Amino acid sequence: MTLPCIALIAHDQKKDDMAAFAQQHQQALSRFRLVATGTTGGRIQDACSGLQVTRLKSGPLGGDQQIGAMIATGEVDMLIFFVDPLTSMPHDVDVKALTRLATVYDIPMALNRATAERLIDFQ
Ligand SMILES: O=C(CO)COP(=O)(O)O
Repeated sequence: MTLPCIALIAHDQKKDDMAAFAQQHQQALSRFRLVATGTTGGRIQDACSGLQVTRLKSGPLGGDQQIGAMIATGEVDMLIFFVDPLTSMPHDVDVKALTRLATVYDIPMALNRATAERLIDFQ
C-alpha cells in the first residue's frame, strides 16, 4: 500500500519555520511520502535525519511546476507551502499556478504554519 503524499515547500524567509515545523512533527510526517522543492527538501533532511524526502527542482527552476503536475495527476494528497507574502519573486506566476491547481483539485493546502499545525493534527 502506498502512503499518502505531502508536498512541502517554503520560501526563503520561511525556511527556518519549515525546518522547525518538520522537526516538531517528524513522527506525523514519517507516516507520509514526502516530496519537496529542492532547497526546502534539503533543509528538512538536515533538520530531520529520519525523514526521507524526494527532492524536486528548486522552486524558481521549475519545482513548483513539478509539484503542480503531481497534483494534476493525483500524486499529492496535501500541500504545505509556507509562502512569503512580503518579498516579490521572479517565479510568482509558478507559485500562483501551484496554489491554483491545489484549489482546482481540492487538495488540503496550508499556506502558513498555523494552518499546517491544524492540518497535520487532523491526520
Ligand atoms: O521557491 C520556492 C517555492 O516557490 C521554493 O523553492 P526551494 O525550496 O528550492 O527554495
